[in-house]
Amino acid sequence: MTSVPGAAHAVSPAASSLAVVKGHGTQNDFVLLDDRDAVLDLTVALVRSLADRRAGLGADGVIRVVPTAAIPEGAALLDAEPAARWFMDYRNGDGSLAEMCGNGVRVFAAYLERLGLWDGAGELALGTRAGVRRVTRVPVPAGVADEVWYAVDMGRWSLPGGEQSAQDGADAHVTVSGLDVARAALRVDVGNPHTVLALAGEVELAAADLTRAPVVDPVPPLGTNVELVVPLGEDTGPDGAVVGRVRMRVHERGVGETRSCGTGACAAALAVRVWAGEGAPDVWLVEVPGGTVRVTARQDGHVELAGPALLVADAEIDLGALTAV
Ligand SMILES: N[C@@H](CCC[C@H](N)C(=O)O)C(=O)O
Repeated sequence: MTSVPGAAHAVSPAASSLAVVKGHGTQNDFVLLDDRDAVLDLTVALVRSLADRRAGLGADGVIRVVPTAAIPEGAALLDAEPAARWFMDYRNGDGSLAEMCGNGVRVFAAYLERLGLWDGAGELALGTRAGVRRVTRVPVPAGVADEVWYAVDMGRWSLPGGEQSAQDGADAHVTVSGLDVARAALRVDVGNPHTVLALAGEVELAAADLTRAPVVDPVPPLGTNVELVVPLGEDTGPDGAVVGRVRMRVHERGVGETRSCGTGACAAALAVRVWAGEGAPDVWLVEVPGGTVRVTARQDGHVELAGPALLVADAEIDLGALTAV
């Protein structure tokens, strides 16, 4: 083990070891790689080996810091936002690419701070496959034990099923192991694909067997993350504002069940808000097995995600000992 803040970019094609950092956001965990020189060949096999919880370090996903200018999508991103100097190259644990990761983007911001690539002040603009995202540090809500929270402008959200799906409240069916019959569900796009279904209560939520992938009909061409939600009603905060509450479990595309999913929390809150109809709150606290995040449906059509990010370890991976999965 080594602890070398700011000097972890020791990755070269010929290196026999790889300096990594482990982090998480509400227990959605990631292996972080500093590839500021854009020299690392991040293969599917390497991602799977790093993410392997027995033979590797273990994580839901792998996140690589790379200059936006060094990747194929980079020119368009930099045209849209010249300040988006760094790109979050996100891979699911099975090695597949994902457009976005809401918990990951906060952990990415914390990692850039650690590396001295962002000073934590003002706004951080960064590139993702879903477009530019903007991160700011925000105060930790009262009563929450976390040390640092970040808010992320997650961009415009949409319902792939359009206005009709908003009216019907559904445009898909999902069969979840342990819950016998197919349930109506709503597809939500927050840069990556989600399908959200409401359950009757906590007993059903606990009964769902997410060791198997839920079966979604129609089959999403690019796959989907699936969120099971139980609306918990509304609270009135000290400032008089109404806040909705939702409990959620998630089966992530390319991973399996995880203890949190930031984009999934956005999709869950937005779906419950659609179901609640006119007058529903704009701000939602989403409780996941790994903690709580806050989702805000903004008036400009963007969704904002806020929550914690923690870096918990520095490690030196022996590439020779890593078993390709
Ligand atoms: N855990 C992430 C989402 C990661 C990508 C997802 N599995 C996908 O394939 O779309 C989050 O916090 O948003």
